[in-house]
Amino acid sequence: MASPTDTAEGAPRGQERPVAEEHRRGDETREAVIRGRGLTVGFGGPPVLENLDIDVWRGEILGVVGGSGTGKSVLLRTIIGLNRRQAGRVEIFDQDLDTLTPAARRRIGQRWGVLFQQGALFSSLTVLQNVAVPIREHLRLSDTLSDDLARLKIELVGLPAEAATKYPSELSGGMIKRAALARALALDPDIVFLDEPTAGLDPIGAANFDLLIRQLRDTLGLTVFMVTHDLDSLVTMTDRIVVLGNRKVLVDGTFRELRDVDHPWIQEYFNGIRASHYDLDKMETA
Ligand SMILES: Nc1ncnc2c1ncn2[C@@H]1O[C@H](COP(=O)(O)OP(=O)(O)OP(=O)(O)O)[C@@H](O)[C@H]1O
Repeated sequence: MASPTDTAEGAPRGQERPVAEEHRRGDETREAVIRGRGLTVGFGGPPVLENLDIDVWRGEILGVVGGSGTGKSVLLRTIIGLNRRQAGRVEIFDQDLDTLTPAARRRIGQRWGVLFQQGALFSSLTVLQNVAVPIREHLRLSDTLSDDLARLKIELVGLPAEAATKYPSELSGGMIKRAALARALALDPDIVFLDEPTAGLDPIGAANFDLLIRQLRDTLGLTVFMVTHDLDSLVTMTDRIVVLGNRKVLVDGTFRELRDVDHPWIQEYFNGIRASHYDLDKMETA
């Protein structure tokens, strides 16, 4: 686990250690599928992210947390190239995104899928048509085969077959998330980015969605980058959590490790009223 780089007052504390090096020391076998270095992103005012380093390891479920407005979604969007960087580089599968030809960039873009916060489905298309969009865009398949593949993805995320002909407005919140996930998985990606996947779901729907993500990670070997505020998801799903604050990664570690980090926001988040009832010892032996 890295130590927090900032004190409560915001002053630097101790040495800043790149997360990657920490993990290399801990586990030589880990492979970074995403490597962000020196990322600085802003929108005209003070930067939202500044000189931020991050690694995401193959096959892990990484939770990204931080106070509101700390730049979690900005970081996600920056990694996938939707936000411009003022500085820094992003490597995915060891390829620097800035150096790729448009064709290579397009190819690598097929290796990740994204579930945006509100699902971002096309309202004028059915679920089947939505899921088929990336398939038709990237794969040279007949319409029938594209639809068959889309149906498989719809089944994979646990939606009933009849959901395929429904429009987003006819779906519940949980179904919209699943449909959006089916679309994110359409091209068999290696990485999925999830932006608050359980927001707006009831506790049972959220728990089921968490379970689905874990099952998909276990069966498909996905790497999952998940921005979330959901403590249940963090406790039950993540292998590692990255905490954003002061425009960078303050610290990373497991839920248990983060409980011991001496930083006011982290203490309040991981040991506060809502988090204190998680008995990790009991959960691990259950
Ligand atoms: N396209 C944009 N133009 C201008 N400002 C932006 C843009 N995108 C994000 N921001 C600003 O960047 C900051 C970080 O936004 P971001 O959505 O990443 O926060 P977050 O950590 O995901 O917050 P929350 O937990 O509330 O969703 C905010 O102040 C936001 O207003």
